This record gives sequence, structure tokens and C-alpha cells, in this order.
Amino acid sequence: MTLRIAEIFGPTIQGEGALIGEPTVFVRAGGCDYRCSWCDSLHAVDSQYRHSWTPMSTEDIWRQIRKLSKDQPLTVSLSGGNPAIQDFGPLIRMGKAAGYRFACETQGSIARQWFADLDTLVLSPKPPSSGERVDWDAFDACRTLGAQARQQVMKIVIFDEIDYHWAREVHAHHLDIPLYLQPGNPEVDPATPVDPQTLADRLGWLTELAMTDHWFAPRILPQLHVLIWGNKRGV
Ligand SMILES: C[S@@+](CC[C@H](N)C(=O)[O-])C[C@H]1O[C@@H](n2cnc3c(N)ncnc32)[C@H](O)[C@@H]1O
Ligand SMILES: Nc1nc2[nH]cc(C(=O)O)c2c(=O)[nH]1
Ligand code: SF4
Ligand SMILES: [Mg+2]
Repeated sequence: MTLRIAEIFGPTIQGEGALIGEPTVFVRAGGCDYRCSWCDSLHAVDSQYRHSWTPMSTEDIWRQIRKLSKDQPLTVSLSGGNPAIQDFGPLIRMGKAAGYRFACETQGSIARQWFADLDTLVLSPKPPSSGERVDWDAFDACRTLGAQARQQVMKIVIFDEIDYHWAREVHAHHLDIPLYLQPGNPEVDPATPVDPQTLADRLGWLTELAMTDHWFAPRILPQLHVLIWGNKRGV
């Protein structure tokens, strides 16, 4: 059985959410059941990039992770696209047996048995600005499996006030897991440099919005890798 892989890269630091700053190798799966208007990883989503996705066996992926990490166990971050389209169960079992840890980023639209074997499940339901609509039954199924993972967290991208109020409402239904907010990055073309001041202004806007609203539940974070490397791929 092979998996469609858009890229494997690292070691780098996890730039977002609960594991921010943690050294990690990324495995980016090709293919997504969503197409968010502001997706920063379209090369792993849009079928026009299909030809660049490599069919790899679990053993191929595992070999590449070990090579990049020089056999030193670290956290492997499964992202995409939606990694939940494919079966990462065998890779997780192989890696864990060697002392590696596994995190997975998914929008919560497809539940997988292997979520239960993760160290960290990051559920990132998509706000109105994405143009997608959340299937809450599927999301709840992800939450149920994620409850068996070592930790389960939620991360929501915020572009505007509508997204912000949506996130407050979503959080009210999921008070039992930690919530991370990150401002949306409106510039996602890898060829266009990001303006650090624009990113800082968006982070400031979101922070002030939550503080004046006295919403103290979420942690509010920038995308650290975007501050460091802009929209460069493979970092
Ligand atoms: C590229 S997605 C891949 C994993 C999965 N499909 C998902 O959306 O959770 C990884 C993370 O990047 C976030 N993201 C995507 N585009 C973004 C943007 N323009 N600004 C900020 N975060 C973004 C997503 O919301 C998600 O939390
Ligand atoms: N360094 C780094 N951190 C990240 N956190 C989430 C990412 C993703 O695209 O899923 C990502 C990424 O692509 N690079
Ligand atoms: S769900 Fe994730 S990978 Fe898919 S389009 Fe949205 S942000 Fe991009
Ligand atoms: Mg990204």
C-alpha cells in the first residue's frame, strides 16, 4: 500500500499552536477534501499539483524520517492536505516503537482509528472566511477518537470579526480541550515576501479583540515559521 506524499522536510521547529517551538520533521500528505480560500498549502491540496505528489510506502516514509532526524527520536508532524484521508497507522506504530512521537494536524472532517495512537491531535475546524462548512458530526467523531490520544487540542485561524465570534461559539461547545488562535496570513504565494509588520498588526488586532472582550480561554500565537521564513516551502 502506498501513500501520496507532497513533501517530507525538516528538522525544523513546529511554528503553530500547542507544540510551537518544538523540533519536528513534517510529513505533508497530498490531497484534501476541503479547499479553503486562504489555504497556505495549496501545493498539497489542488489537483493541479498531483503530479508532484510521490507515492511512498510506509517504509519509504519511515526511512526518510530517520535520515532527516539522523535516527534521533523527535516529534513527527503529519499535515497536508488532510492526512486523515490516508492510513498513517502503520507509520505511527513503526515510529513509536523507535521512540518517535507523532502529532497530526487535520480539519476534523474525517475520523481515523489511528488518531487514538497519536501523541497530539490538532483539530483545526474552519471558520466562515475559509468558505468551507464544518460537518459537526464528523468533527465529533474525530473528538471521540482524539480523546484516546495523549493530548487533543483545537486551533482556529482567525481572519476577521466573524471568524472571531464563530471561534467563541465553537469553544463554548468544546470547553474540555485547550484552544489556540492564530491570525490568518492573507499572503500565501511562496514567491511574494511577507511583511512582518502586517503579521504583527494582525496578531495585535486579534490579541486586543480578545482582551477587550475579556475572553481569556485561548492562547493566541503567531505562525513562527512564517515570521522566520515567510511563505517559503519546506520549512
Ligand atoms: C495547511 S493546514 C493542513 C492540515 C489540515 N488540512 C488543516 O487545515 O488543519 C495546517 C494549518 O495551517 C492553517 N492555515 C492554512 N492556511 C493558513 C493561512 N493562510 N493563515 C494561517 N493559517 C493557515 C490551517 O488552518 C491549519 O491549522
Ligand atoms: N515550521 C512549520 N510549522 C508548521 N505548523 C503547521 C504547518 C503546516 O503547514 O501544517 C507548518 C509548516 O509547514 N512549517
Ligand atoms: S483543510 Fe487545511 S490543507 Fe485543506 S484547504 Fe483547508 S487549510 Fe488547506
Ligand atoms: Mg502551513
